[in-house]
Amino acid sequence: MPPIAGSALTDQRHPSGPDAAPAPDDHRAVGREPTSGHDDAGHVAEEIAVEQRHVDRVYARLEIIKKEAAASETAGYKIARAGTFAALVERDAMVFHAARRRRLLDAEHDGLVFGRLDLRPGAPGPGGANGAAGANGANTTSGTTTAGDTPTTGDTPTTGDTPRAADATTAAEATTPADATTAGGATTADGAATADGAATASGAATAGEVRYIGRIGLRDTDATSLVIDWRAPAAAPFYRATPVDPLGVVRRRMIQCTGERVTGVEDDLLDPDAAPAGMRVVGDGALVATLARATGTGMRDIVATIQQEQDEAIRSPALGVTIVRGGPGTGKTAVALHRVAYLLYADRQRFAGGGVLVVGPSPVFVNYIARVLPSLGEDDVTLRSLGSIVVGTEATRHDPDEVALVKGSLRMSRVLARAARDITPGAPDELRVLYRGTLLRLNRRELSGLRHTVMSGGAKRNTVRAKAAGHVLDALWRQAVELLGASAVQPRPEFASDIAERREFIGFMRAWWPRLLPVDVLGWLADPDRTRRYGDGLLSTAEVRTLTGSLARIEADGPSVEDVALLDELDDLLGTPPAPPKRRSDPFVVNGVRELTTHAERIAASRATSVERPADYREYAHVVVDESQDVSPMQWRMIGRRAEYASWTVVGDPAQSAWHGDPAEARRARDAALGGRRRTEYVLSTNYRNSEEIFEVAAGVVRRAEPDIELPTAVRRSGVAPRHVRTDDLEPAVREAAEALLAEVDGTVGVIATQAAKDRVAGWVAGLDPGRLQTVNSLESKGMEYDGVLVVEPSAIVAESPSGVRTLYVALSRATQRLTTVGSDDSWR
Ligand SMILES: Nc1ncnc2c1ncn2[C@@H]1O[C@H](COP(=O)(O)OP(=O)(O)OP(=O)(O)O)[C@@H](O)[C@H]1O
Repeated sequence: MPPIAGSALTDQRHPSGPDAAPAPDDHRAVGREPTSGHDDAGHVAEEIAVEQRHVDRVYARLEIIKKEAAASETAGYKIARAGTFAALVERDAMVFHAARRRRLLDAEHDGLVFGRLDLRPGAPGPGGANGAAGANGANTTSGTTTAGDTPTTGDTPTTGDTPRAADATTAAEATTPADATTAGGATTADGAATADGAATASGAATAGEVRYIGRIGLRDTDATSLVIDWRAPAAAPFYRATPVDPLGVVRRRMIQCTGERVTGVEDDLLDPDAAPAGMRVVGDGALVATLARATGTGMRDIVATIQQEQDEAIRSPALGVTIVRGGPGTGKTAVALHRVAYLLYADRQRFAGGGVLVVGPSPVFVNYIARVLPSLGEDDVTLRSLGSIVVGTEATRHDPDEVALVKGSLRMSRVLARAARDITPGAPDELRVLYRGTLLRLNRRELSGLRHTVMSGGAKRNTVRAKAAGHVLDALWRQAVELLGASAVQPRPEFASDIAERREFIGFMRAWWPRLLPVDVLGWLADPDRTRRYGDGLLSTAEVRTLTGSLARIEADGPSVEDVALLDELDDLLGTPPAPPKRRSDPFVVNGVRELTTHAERIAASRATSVERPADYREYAHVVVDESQDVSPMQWRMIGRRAEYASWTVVGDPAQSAWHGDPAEARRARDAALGGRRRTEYVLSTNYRNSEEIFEVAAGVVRRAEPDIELPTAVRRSGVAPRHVRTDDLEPAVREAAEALLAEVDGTVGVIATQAAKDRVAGWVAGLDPGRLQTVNSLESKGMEYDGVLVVEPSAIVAESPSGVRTLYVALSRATQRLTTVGSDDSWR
């Protein structure tokens, strides 16, 4: 049997050659035996030519659809010339939708087609069966397929491409299912006769349906499917089929494109017995080629190479909680983001309407992943780091470990509840008002009684300010009546409006019952007396000291990431005063719809999220939590407040956890946030990021701390061993190592230091290719990926926190190609 053309994946993972057993988790590495044809570049070129014809046809159709969208916009402007008000509204809607559609088509231009499935004749396959979803008739007139618009089996083009480039009857030419069937039949006969006499024993099999898979669905003018959206059920076999369970797929082909040009194909033969004569199987190692590409500053989408176990998690049911676990580099983040794109496709109304919130550990990480969803055509998603969930805060600073532990503990919710009901510092303990020559006076005891009455029944302080003022006025009126007699006192309403306008009353209310901001109340906890009182029975003396010490600096330093969850808790406890009725500021907005807009506004609107939400929106339809192992109990409460009606995707790896508080408490907080929703768990087991050599170093570190830990398997060997430099003179060694890494890799270099040393280390490498080199601290490195990684003083990372070993494990597992460590000792090894 001839070897397979350019089967890089097989070659790299299994140095003994393609006959060696494939890794158990790589369904693409198996079933590569060609049924016919020679393994030479000529055959690959022929297959590329076959696919190029279909790709050309797809782009030609795309151009037409784009023109239609542009025409739609022009038509909109013509409507406007009719001059009526209704026509203007119609114009706005048409232009808006046309601009949105054009933007989507532009976003999905590159690599639009990336896969092809050759099915057994008559094989319904799960896609075919599910393809009945196409019966919902959601095909748009524009020719793009929309959510749920899955082409039925009969809609997909059928091909019979043969090894001969000259064969004119390929998928590209088959314009109707009837044509295609003919093509298929002709090819089989052709193939048997012409395929270099290399037909297999199963060569008698006939060709079946062909499906092309791409970033969006496209139909031809006659409604035949040119490309199926990767999220449609009919595309699922592309990710799910295996030789053991081929799901009706005979051959799966990955098509690599640069722009509109097909540059490579890679096949898996999944069902050799069903392969028609002449079917050729070639390979370029698309997965490994993808993994070996230089890393840019942003994460890439993996839509063309999603693996089976990942696909199962991506397409997990929309409701309930999907939990995705797995070691470093197993694609948890990639899976979570593709799942969001899938959910938006599967039920756009629900998820785009309600909104999707993605929470990541840091702004550095959020920047890194920000591009993935737009690259999948989805940008209606809110991305937030843990420090920026609360509107108006952008915290990036982390508290030292012992502080973070106290602030993250669930006990803080009770401490803060006490604070939120306490007297404002400096609040007056007496009110004096002169009324018709008589001094009215409320003393401390009376005021305290009023406060308790107003706050009874769990009232939120900021929401009952008016009620508090009313109670004070009532008490003053009763006193006036008592002292002066009813006849000498105005009726209650007049009395109240008279007193309420007095400067002394206004001043008193401002001081006694001010509108409190969460940050004000958090600041109160810098006072040891108060914090001792609030923490009575909840916090130890040492914890009170830790907390007050940290909060004493909040004004100077700004809130830390850990403070943000406390601020959100306080916001909830204090409540928001009822907003005054909104004045309509824009005369063109009627019932929330702006009816007359400028061209620039319409285009801008087409770029903005489709649904306007208030700044502090809390009713997301889906919430994704990445790096969930690091979410503290108080942070779970903060996220949970935004997910009362949401389904969830929770992604994490306990072995990478930096949170080392009470595990039972963390579980309780998480369970409370997730509620009783049904949970489905997926475990990912292949590390796609690190070379085996790099992961060995990281795994060694964590295994020493946790010998029984289950670790993923790295997917490729690079032949380059990590470098460990031991020196007492760190600065020059770090700079030199960073320079070396920049020279060795084409993509990014991450320099990872302790939290304490990050700024200093950043100074050491200042000026070195800032476009490619980034210095981060060990916590910021969570979720990140670089081609080259330089870990500075690994022992110090271990020593910096009780979970230091795990943090070092994270740092050491960030590199795709090169890892260097520089340290003054190597006790960490
Ligand atoms: N199926 C795949 N095809 C191609 N690349 C993949 C695939 N799955 C994952 N990757 C790549 O592997 C790398 C790691 O993925 P990702 O960051 O999602 O992993 P992770 O499990 O979240 O890692 P960590 O827990 O270490 O942060 C990324 O570069 C991603 O693009």
